[in-house]
Amino acid sequence: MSSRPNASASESDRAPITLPGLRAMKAAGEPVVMVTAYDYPSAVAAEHAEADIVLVGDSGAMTVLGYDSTVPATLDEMLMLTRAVRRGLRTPILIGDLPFGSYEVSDEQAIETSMRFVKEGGCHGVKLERGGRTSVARARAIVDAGIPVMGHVGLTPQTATALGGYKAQGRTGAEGATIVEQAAALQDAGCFSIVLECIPSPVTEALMPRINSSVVIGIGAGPATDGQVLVFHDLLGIREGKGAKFVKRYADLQDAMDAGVRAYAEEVRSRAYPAPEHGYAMTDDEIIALKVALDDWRHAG
Ligand SMILES: Nc1nc(=O)c2c([nH]1)NC[C@@H]1CN(c3ccc(C(=O)N[C@@H](CCC(=O)O)C(=O)O)cc3)CN21
Ligand SMILES: CC(C)C(=O)C(=O)O
Ligand SMILES: [Mg+2]
Repeated sequence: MSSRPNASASESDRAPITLPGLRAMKAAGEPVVMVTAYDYPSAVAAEHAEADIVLVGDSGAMTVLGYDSTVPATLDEMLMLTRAVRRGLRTPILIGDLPFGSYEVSDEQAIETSMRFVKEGGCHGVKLERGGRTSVARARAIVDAGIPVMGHVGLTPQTATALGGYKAQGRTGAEGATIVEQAAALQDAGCFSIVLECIPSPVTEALMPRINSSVVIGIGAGPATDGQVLVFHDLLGIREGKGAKFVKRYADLQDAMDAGVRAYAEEVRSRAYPAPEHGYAMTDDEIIALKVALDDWRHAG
């Protein structure tokens, strides 16, 4: 797997982010910026923004592959997206999101899958969902195999059916406490970072003092985390279903894409495109030679 620095992505001279560097940011209270990416241009945008962590999210199943949930994403699909992202990045930490079914079966399966993200996808680490016994054991096994792991608790989309849909989690005291305990268990298992998705801010506030080594990244978990993550398509307004409450839109690219493609289609239909400046010239001599070669004088204008 080549990890050449990309020409268009190497304008900044920022040093690559490291895991100790991330921990130092947590200690210093410096917000950690994480964003998803699924292909080369989204990766280049993340690089240009100096994102600290880039996640090839299994949300790509929905944002770029068009599935209606993250569940169908396969390992091969995720690896193809990951390799494209790798080519656009130089400095952020790159994390691969283990797709549903690629890590639950056994520690061996989890390690083999994670190794593919590292060796074929060029990832620094992987992310897995849920904080129950099985996920905590898998996290520990992957860490023991030498691969950094990011946990993910709260709303875990791969098992959304069991959670009652894409709903905020931990809204009762008991359920909030369970999320805090799951995060602590993932920290004990050696996770360098933990994502908190779609939970009330008071749960996050109760959790933060207990998570002193893992870098806590929130998405719909309020402002108390060490950092934030959003889905690339959500923050840019590239629409896919109904947006969650936690999404803030910083651009309206779907509208811009629609307008651009519509304008092109109109100009093809009206023959306004292509104009002379989009064409390639030929010398008069070569035009004559072409006509001679085709014995086409009679039809020539
Ligand atoms: N584009 C995209 N962005 C994401 O953040 C995302 C995905 N896709 N796919 C996988 C999951 C699904 N996610 C979602 C999807 C919807 C809500 C949502 O609409 N939540 C309701 C909660 C309402 C309630 O708890 O009662 C909301 O209003 O925010 C939340 C997370 C997060 N992930
Ligand atoms: C929202 C983030 C944390 C994620 O898991 C994804 O994009 O798949
Ligand atoms: Mg995911």
